[in-house]
Amino acid sequence: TQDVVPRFGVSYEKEEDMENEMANVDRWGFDAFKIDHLTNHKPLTAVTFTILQERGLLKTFQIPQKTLIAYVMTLEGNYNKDVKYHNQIHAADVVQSTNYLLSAPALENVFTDIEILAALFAAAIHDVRHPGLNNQFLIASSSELAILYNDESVLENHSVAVAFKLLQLENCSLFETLTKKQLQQLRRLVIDMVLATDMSKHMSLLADLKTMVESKKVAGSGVLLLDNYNDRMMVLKNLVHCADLGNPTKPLDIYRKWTERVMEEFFLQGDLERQKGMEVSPMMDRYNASVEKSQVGFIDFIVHPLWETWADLVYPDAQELLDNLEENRDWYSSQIRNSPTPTSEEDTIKETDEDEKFQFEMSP
Ligand SMILES: COc1ccc(C2=NN(C3CCN(c4ncnc5ccsc45)CC3)C(=O)[C@@H]3CC=CC[C@H]23)cc1OCc1ccccc1C(F)(F)F
Ligand SMILES: [Mg+2]
Ligand SMILES: [Zn+2]
Repeated sequence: TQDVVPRFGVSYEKEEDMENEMANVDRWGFDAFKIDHLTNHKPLTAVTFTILQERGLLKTFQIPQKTLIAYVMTLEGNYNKDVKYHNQIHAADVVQSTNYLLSAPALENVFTDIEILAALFAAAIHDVRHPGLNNQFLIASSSELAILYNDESVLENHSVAVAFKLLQLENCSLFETLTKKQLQQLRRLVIDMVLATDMSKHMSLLADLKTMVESKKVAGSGVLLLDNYNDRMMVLKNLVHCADLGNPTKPLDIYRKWTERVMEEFFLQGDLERQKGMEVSPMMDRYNASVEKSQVGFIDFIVHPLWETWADLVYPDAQELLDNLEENRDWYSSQIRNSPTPTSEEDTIKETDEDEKFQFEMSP
């Protein structure tokens, strides 16, 4: 018999708070920061265990609960807690976001259990052992990792390799109950999805998604028709990529916490570049960066084009996320020091009211 495991896979003090927060695990407003706090920095284990359990994937693939917990705890321990953004909380956030996107009605019964398991596993592992430095830095500084991976998607290759290495550890053989064929299929899917989280692949990924949306085939029931491996793979890559770029589509208070953390991580890299006499990446220079302008640029050039296309693909399932994104973009734009020229009279009034209200809340 299975020895009893804690309800959410990890131990926690405040039973009621944990229940309340984890009740949101299927909602877009889920707060991974609260789970990090409640589980004493084990949000990835709690989220991954709860979601795989809830989806019945442990039963489907006969995965023992204690093996899953042992593996994800080890995986979580290989995220760097001192890295401000690319840590176990970000991983938990991407797993939960991936789970939500997989649950879109337009995708109901589209993906197989092995594809769903692969997507959630890819989300959980996708940034493991992230050093808080980007690929450009690792390449420019001729790091061991850049040498090992020949400058190609260095961080992403490393995360996949580390995650599969951990499977060989004592009592961490998460996929030993899968058939050889299932494991081969899962491994191919996971490698492709994690490598697709490298931002240098963003433009080609988005182009493929746009092509698919233009030629979208929909079954009578309104569910997406993906009748070949390449189309399924491309949608899964974009799904995890959207989850990885999900911060600006979240409730503003959660989004702002991610912004704070990513700025801190990027600025620390800028500091290191300055120290080493390297050229300081423009958006990483704490002495002349505009947080708000970076977010508006990030949304206008990257996040909105991607999410607008995703929202088309799964229409109308992502409308609320797209609305959040557009509201958040306007908020950051209104925060830019010399506020932008408003388009019309009533916007001016609305904007200033919003501003005043927000300023009031902001000031202590
Ligand atoms: C919540 O906030 C962010 C979360 C994640 C990222 C991430 N950014 N990127 C890259 C960084 C370089 N990028 C660009 N470089 C130059 N000009 C432009 C113009 C528009 S994007 C872009 C493209 C995105 C990553 O690779 C990270 C790892 C994987 C996924 C996403 C991560 C970026 C966030 O805030 C924005 C930002 C913050 C700080 C500095 C710069 C930026 C900036 F706006 F520039 F992105
Ligand atoms: Mg990454
Ligand atoms: Zn990531």
